[in-house]
Amino acid sequence: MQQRIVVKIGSSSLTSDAGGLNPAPIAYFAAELARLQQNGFEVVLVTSGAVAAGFSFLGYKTRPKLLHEKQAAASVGQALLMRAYQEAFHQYGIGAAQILLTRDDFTSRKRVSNATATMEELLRRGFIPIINENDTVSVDEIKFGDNDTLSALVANLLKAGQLIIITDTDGLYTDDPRKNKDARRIERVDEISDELYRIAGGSGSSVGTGGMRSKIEAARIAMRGGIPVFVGRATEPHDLRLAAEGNGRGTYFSAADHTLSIKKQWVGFHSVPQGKVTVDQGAENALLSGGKSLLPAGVTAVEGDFHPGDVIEVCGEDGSVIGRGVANYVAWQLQAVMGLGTGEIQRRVEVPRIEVIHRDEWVTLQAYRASQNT
Ligand SMILES: Nc1ncnc2c1ncn2[C@@H]1O[C@H](COP(=O)(O)OP(=O)(O)O)[C@@H](O)[C@H]1O
Ligand SMILES: N[C@@H](CCC(=O)OP(=O)(O)O)C(=O)O
Repeated sequence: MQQRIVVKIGSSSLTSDAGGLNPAPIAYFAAELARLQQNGFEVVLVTSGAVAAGFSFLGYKTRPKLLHEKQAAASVGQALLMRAYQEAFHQYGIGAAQILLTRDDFTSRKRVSNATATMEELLRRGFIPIINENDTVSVDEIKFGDNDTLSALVANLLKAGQLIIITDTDGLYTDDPRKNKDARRIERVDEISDELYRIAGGSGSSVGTGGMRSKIEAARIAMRGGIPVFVGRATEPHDLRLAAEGNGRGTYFSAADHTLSIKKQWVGFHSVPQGKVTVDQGAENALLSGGKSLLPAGVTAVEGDFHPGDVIEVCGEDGSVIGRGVANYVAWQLQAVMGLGTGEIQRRVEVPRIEVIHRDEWVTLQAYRASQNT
């Protein structure tokens, strides 16, 4: 089977602080990606750069800050970006296709499966899907903002063999190398710790947005999906191939041993909770250490207007979130039977499944969010 690879290229690698696309890096990445395809890889590209490519065209002196300004810049820049990629890939006889996604698309299983089917078909036909966030319709609260997280979600969806995040620095350092000359490169990360989030700073350029922090978050999502990640730099011929082969200039993140199923990835990373339940200490222990399902007997409070199939958050007695899962009850129905034993519930209502959340559809907070501060 062909190895599938998702490559994410940040704005900082394609544009300058003054805005506008640099033709040289586009030509370079097209050559590198074409080479990967010739070497038998199926290539998916996640690219930033629409805002950076478009803002100077619209007359802004620097990257705009307001949402509607960024959206206007992206709508100009996205067309320029795609034209540049299509022309560059054309040199290698490779077709390029545009896919624009929003955070919201990932909350709908139907939209996710349509996007996946589209990308699979493009790959079958030897095209390179080129993905960016649909900036025009995304609002701040539901934006990916940077494309790092988007690339990890795409890699998980397409069951990629590897995620390569190309940026302007050759990997993760012990501190922002632009600010601290003594910072050392971290060659390999096997587990994402809170410490790692602390050493990762924001963007160093005026065109990038996420910085290393969002790359670590992306690595964490991909690693939980069983996908190894490379974060680093590619500027010389063969750099991308070397990165894919394990000899790149950057940091390698290993895939986790205990990966989340596709269903649990959806619950943990893509879904938007529609309600919340509070549970007693016994139920919390059963969920966190007993590997058990949540039964109505352990529920002490119900909030929100959810239905079977919706994702809900679960809080402990102190009100802090401990995880989330797929509800089997309508909110009002659960309200009526919470605290009751199984026999009593079966006498009162008809539910297809007695568990409020089945353990196969439950994800702990720890599994989907490494740090409460992220
Ligand atoms: N610990 C760190 N190690 C490496 N880079 C860091 C670190 N902390 C912050 N950075 C900054 O992250 C920047 C890369 O992120 P970003 O500007 O968002 O790029 P991109 O546009 O490629 O996504 C680097 O230029 C660097 O200044
Ligand atoms: N969707 C936006 C991405 C914004 C951005 O700067 O992202 P990144 O360079 O990945 O930190 C764009 O194309 O401009």
